[in-house]
Amino acid sequence: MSTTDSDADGSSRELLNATNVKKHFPLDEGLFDRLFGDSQVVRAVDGVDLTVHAGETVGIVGESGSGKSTLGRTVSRLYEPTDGSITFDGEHIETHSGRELRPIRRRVQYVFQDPMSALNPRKTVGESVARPLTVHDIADGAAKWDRVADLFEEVGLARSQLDSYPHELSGGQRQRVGLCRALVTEPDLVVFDEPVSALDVTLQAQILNLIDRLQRAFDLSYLLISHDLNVVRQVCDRIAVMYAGEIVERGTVADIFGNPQHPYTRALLDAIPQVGGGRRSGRTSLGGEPPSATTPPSGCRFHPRCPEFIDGSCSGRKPALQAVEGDAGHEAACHWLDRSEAERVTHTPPSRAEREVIQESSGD
Ligand SMILES: Nc1ncnc2c1ncn2[C@@H]1O[C@H](COP(=O)(O)OP(=O)(O)OP(=O)(O)O)[C@@H](O)[C@H]1O
Repeated sequence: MSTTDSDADGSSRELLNATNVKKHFPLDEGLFDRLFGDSQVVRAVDGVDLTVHAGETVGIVGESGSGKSTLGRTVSRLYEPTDGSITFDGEHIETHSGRELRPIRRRVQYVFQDPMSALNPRKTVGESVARPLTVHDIADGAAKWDRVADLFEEVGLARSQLDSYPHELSGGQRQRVGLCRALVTEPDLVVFDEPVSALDVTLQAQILNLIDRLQRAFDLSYLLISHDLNVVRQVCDRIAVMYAGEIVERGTVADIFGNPQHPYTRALLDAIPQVGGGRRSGRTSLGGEPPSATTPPSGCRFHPRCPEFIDGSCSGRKPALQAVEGDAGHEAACHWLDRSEAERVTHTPPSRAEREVIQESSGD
């Protein structure tokens, strides 16, 4: 969680800024569509604004297919954006390519869910971790190996494991190697894509604690992608909730968990599994399927599944992200926020106090 790195005016330095970022993939279409121009795209990310300040951890949550990984890969420039602006440490990088991207590759690292995908099975893990030092002309010879060995110790691996091959290590050890590989270039920003979802609960806690400690030790900023709200709650400062390629709510951990405004956020929270079985409240179940990323619903993309659907408004007009009264920095995109006090009284989403009562009475 947050360390400090402030501008002269005392505000935290903006490390990554994405504005109206879109990433559309061409659909694998038939010859007829290609010839006659009826082409469609997969709108994986569809107009997202996102900021990561120096030293903070921002979480992206949402169901499978909501566009989290595509957003992470686009803002870290593993993918070329279809549209929008991306700045890293003040420099526009949205159209960078080849040589221009090299320093970005060094300063922004991406940790994949499956560390095996980033490790060469025919090379020792020491060699894989050391490779970026050669690629980026950072260190060579004894200095290179000293640096890699120090990192291994920092993440709780033995020096002797430098000579292991990926298949000889456990899932937790491989994830630690993945962290070494990300940290070896001394990045400023690390993007974690589901960093613990392949691990059992005990190992998850160990790796999340390690990720937290490394942030302070190496002065890092994090973007953490997870479908698991418990994970983002443990390590994030701010959270953005994604649905069908868009951010529908964002705020601090306290905002999202204590005063969720978007019905989708509330449904995700209520679906969190509890220790001993069951869900958080069982009140709002997330029925239906996520929408097509090719032809998303009109208006609010969540409206076909929304338990608080207002006829007409929700299907007719896309709600913009707007400030939640009383919570600085907390924003949600829901038409209920536009309604007058009188209308809210007759049909209001449950308040924080009501939610607590519902949860208590359901025995959580
Ligand atoms: N390379 C690609 N080509 C075409 N469509 C893609 C590609 N990558 C992702 N998509 C589509 O974009 C949408 C968003 O996928 P994405 O993987 O970003 O979601 P996600 O929230 O990270 O889900 P998950 O956790 O399952 O990976 C999905 O409809 C997916 O099928």
